[in-house]
Amino acid sequence: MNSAQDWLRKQPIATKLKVLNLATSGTVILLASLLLLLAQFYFFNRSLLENTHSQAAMISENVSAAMMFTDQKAAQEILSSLHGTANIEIAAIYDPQGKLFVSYRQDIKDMGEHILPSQAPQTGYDFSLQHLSLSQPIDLKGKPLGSIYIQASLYAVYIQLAWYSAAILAIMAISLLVANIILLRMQKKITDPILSLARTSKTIFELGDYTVRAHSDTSDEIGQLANSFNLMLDRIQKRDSELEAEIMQRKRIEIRLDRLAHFDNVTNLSNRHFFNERLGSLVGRALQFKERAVVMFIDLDNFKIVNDTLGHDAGDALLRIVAERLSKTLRFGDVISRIGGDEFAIILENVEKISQAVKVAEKCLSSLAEPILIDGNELYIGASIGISACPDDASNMHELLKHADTAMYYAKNKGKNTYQVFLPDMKEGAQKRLTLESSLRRALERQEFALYYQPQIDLKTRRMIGVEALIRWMHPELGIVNPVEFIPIAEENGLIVPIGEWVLKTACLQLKVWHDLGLTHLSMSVNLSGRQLKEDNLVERIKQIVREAEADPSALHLELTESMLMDAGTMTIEKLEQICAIGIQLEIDDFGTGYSSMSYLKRYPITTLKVDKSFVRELPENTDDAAITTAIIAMAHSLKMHVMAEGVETDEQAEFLQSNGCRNAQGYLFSRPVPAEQIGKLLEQENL
Ligand SMILES: Nc1nc2c(ncn2[C@@H]2O[C@H](COP(=O)(O)O[C@H]3[C@@H](O)[C@H](n4cnc5c(=O)[nH]c(N)nc54)O[C@@H]3COP(=O)(O)O)[C@@H](O)[C@H]2O)c(=O)[nH]1
Repeated sequence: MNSAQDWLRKQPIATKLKVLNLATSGTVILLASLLLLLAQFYFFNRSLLENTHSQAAMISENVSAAMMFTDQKAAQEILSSLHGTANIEIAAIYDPQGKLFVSYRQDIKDMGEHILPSQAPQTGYDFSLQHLSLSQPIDLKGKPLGSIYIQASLYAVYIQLAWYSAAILAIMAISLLVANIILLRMQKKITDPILSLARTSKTIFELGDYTVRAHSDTSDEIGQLANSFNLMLDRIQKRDSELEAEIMQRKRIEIRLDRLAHFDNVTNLSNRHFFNERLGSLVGRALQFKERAVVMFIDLDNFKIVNDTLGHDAGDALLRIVAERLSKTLRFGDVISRIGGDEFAIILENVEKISQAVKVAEKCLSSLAEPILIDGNELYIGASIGISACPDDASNMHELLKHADTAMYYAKNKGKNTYQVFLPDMKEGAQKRLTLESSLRRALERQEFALYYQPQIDLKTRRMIGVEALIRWMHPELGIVNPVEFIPIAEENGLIVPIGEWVLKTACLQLKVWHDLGLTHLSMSVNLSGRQLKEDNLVERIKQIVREAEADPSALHLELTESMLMDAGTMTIEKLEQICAIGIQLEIDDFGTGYSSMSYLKRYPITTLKVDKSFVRELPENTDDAAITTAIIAMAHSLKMHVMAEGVETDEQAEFLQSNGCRNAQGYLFSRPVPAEQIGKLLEQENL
């Protein structure tokens, strides 16, 4: 039973329906046939009973006279008339005492079963499987004369029933056939759409093609199922395409993010992130295979000035050209990245000798030496390059980067537009910078700063007209620390603001002292840093310091650099105008090294241009410097400004400057920066 159920469970719906049809129609027809047969059997028996009754009644009537007269012979003859009746097997007549009077037996060979009762049986009838036994009384006008017993065979009934069964079987078979043909047709109408649905879903599953649709021309539940299936497919297809679009979008975003994470938008070079990743693996490789990897840090000189004067678009264009030029100097496989605003870095792999890296650095510098044309402006951009190698200088990536940075810092200090290979004792320098940074924070409160003053001379009279205040750090362990070493650090960490205030205050107090001594012709130049200029309360602080020191503001000169003016926004211009309103004069320091333009010089209330010492150093031999210097002097005059030459060390320089219209100068020729007391001695010597 279970195995039949298992078998059925595994069959397709069509087979299940066929089995169901057959079982249902077969069972119904069989049941109906059985009921019919039973009914028929019953009717046949009834009919036999009635016939036997009639015959018994007829014999009873005929035999009553013979019984009355105990005429056995006549009774026998009457009973023998049953001879023509095939189904009567035995008949007997009993006298009123129940004794057998006469009997009749059909001539049947096997008489074993036809036993005649010796005593009259009780009246009534009884059906056995083979016979009908019937006994009923014989009387005449109410007087009992005996009884009659008849035993009829059921054989004829069975024969009839057999025929009847055969007929029913035939009808049943035909009905079953017809019913199944009809059911099969109807079933096909039901199963075909289901099969089609199953086939469609299989195709979709196998091909992954959600454009396939189920077809159904019915509007019944299967038709509705097919419609729902198609609607579901529509939705899946829509969601699929949305998902596909979303995945594509995500992929695009991922690629963009990856690009953003690894590439620089402006130059299209890789960025710091990529550089660090690459350097990490190349250093690992260099250490493993005992090869040399070189890192070069390139910092552009004067980039900020270009950005500030010509705008960010010009700055970006400049960076692109620089990136292009630097890339062209490299071999295939070398890595170049933009790692910061104006910082580039290069990795050279498998370098045999450091001299090869030096050559690359020289090529980089000469590629940048060519003027760059942006928006009609011819720009000259230099670079400072620091070179460090692994495993020579460093045993890991971080050390290598630190050393390349230190070397670059040295290159910058050497005078820009040059390269520097890292040297082991530079480690000490870098360490010193760290030490300086931490002790700088305590230097003010420990009163470790001092001001030195460098005389400024009238070239014609050779008399002192003023001084420039220059800070010195009297470090308890390192000795006198030059401002070149600590001012940039102070600018970076913001300490320049309190330090600058201290300088201004000390210089103003000293100015007041000298003026009180009658040296009222002396002016005092004080350097102002870019960071100080950005302070909101700068003007208030200057006013307060000058007021508290009771210094003459008209004798106070503040030195600014060209780049500070380039940075200046409206707020700065206002501040400078307010400073001028106090009576303080403004000077431009290191003039000629930045990107000066006549327009901004006219815009600010500048009184003096200080020619940078780099143009003075090779005067008068260097014709370029001579031309630049004379041009600056002429320009200052045309703008009604004073000119002060810096770094004058020789009489020839002083003469050249004087003969070309420069009235004032400062430099070692006249005096180095000295403590205040010595200025007094110098003034005394002047009067001798
Ligand atoms: N914001 C501030 N900056 C300051 C302050 N004090 C100094 N500085 C700046 O530090 C830089 C270095 O200054 P210093 O080492 O004092 O050098 C000055 C002179 O010693 C040097 N100089 C003067 N004459 C000559 C010379 O004939 N030859 C030669 N090789 N060097 C000479 O020049 C420096 C002065 O330069 P400048 O300021 O441009 O006039 C320097 O940039 C200072 O500005 C400070 O208090 N605040």
